Amino acid sequence: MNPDAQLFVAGRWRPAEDGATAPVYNPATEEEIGRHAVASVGDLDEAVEAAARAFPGWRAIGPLERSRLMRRAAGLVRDRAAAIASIMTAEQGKPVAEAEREIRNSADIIEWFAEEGRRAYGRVIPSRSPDVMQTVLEEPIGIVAGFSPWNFPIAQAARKIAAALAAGCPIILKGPEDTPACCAAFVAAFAEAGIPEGVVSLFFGDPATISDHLIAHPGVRKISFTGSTTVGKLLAAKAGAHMKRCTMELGGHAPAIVCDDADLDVALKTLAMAKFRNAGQVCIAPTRFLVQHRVYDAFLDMFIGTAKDIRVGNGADPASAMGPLAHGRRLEAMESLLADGLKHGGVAELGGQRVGNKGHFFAPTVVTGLARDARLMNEEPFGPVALFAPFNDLEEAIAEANRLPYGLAAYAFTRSAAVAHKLSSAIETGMLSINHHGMSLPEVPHGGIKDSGYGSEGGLEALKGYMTFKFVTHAVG
Ligand SMILES: O=CCCCC(=O)O
Repeated sequence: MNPDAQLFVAGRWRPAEDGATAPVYNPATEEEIGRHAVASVGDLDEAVEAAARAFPGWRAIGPLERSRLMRRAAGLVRDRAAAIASIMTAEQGKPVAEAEREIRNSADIIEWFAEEGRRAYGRVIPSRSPDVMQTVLEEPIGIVAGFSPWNFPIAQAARKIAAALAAGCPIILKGPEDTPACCAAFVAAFAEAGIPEGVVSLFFGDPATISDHLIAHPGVRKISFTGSTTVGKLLAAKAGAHMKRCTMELGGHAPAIVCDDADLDVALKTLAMAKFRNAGQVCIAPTRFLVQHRVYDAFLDMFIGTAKDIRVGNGADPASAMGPLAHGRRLEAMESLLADGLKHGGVAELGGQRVGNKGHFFAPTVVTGLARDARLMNEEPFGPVALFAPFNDLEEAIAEANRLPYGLAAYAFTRSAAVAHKLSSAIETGMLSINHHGMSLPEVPHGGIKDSGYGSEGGLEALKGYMTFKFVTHAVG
């Protein structure tokens, strides 16, 4: 059994005010392994009041002290990585080594923002008169409502919490109901590190109730959401109605362009890892594998050869390289997308079905021959499915890469500097990784364009999302 996940409100772990709870399941065994509290609107109001009380002090304490407390929290997270990883694997499914890597990366994220918060300098703008001083002050935006997903239950919470705290903002986080206990264990590190009461709160419950209430709440100034494009658009519309700033990290359908001059071994190693980690439930996972004709058959064979050797099993077993999908809804979605794909010319060269009949396991899958109007070619699969299609010339690959309304991540493999240069400007994406996988580091921007959202969850751009910019012009004469 996992620990039950309570709410963290005003510096205290406690049940929901009305005692409501909901079950949590292990996706590998389908057994109930714990429960999480289900917040009411009254619980949320208490958190907003606590955050409002905490804000002036957290802002005034200054970046150095904030950084010190955050670094202490990062240290606790790192010390507890193994213990928290086993909780994450039990409720999310990913292999325990992958879970532990995510937790260690999250400690790096906290530390990076702790440092970057100390460099939020603002700026001085040279004035037109010697008697006028013009400055831009960077100030914390205020109370943040964060909504973090179940696929990276800690890393995505870390990005929101760390950026908010570094900027001087309190944050009320709605954690993932499918994977609550690991998220609670992560938040506990902030509390134990001495982050003052009310600066961080954690909630679980009915997502629509929580988002409706927090987004409309006059005390909340900023929304940060990671999740599907469909839900992101609803939340952004609500936020727009209340003039709240947003960071929206939404869905993707990443193209991976493999040119005929590419190092195929590098492309294989990089793309197979990126496709099948976390059972493909990754917003930046490569999905449309666009491979130039001359190397198409060879690369397809190589990819199938690697994918078929991936050992699928309970993530708690160290021999498993890929765990189950995180819940039954994803298994149903995969089955329905594959069924539609097969009706639209698709051929499952590998996999294409669930593994076993207990647990939400789905086989590593490679599909060729899909018509452009197959759902798989248009909807984010969020599962271990690689869609292969050949292309003749670069223009054709670019057109296919840009065909969808998504623009989150893209990958390309080529030995030609000219081709790499051309793709850098031609691909409509928030992140492009050429000849390696270089995304998701704390210090680099992480976010999309078009229907994949706006704002960033990484790098300097992320911190700026939690700040306002006040122009002060001062005539001193
Ligand atoms: O699913 C989106 C977040 C990606 C996080 C990562 O790549 O580590």
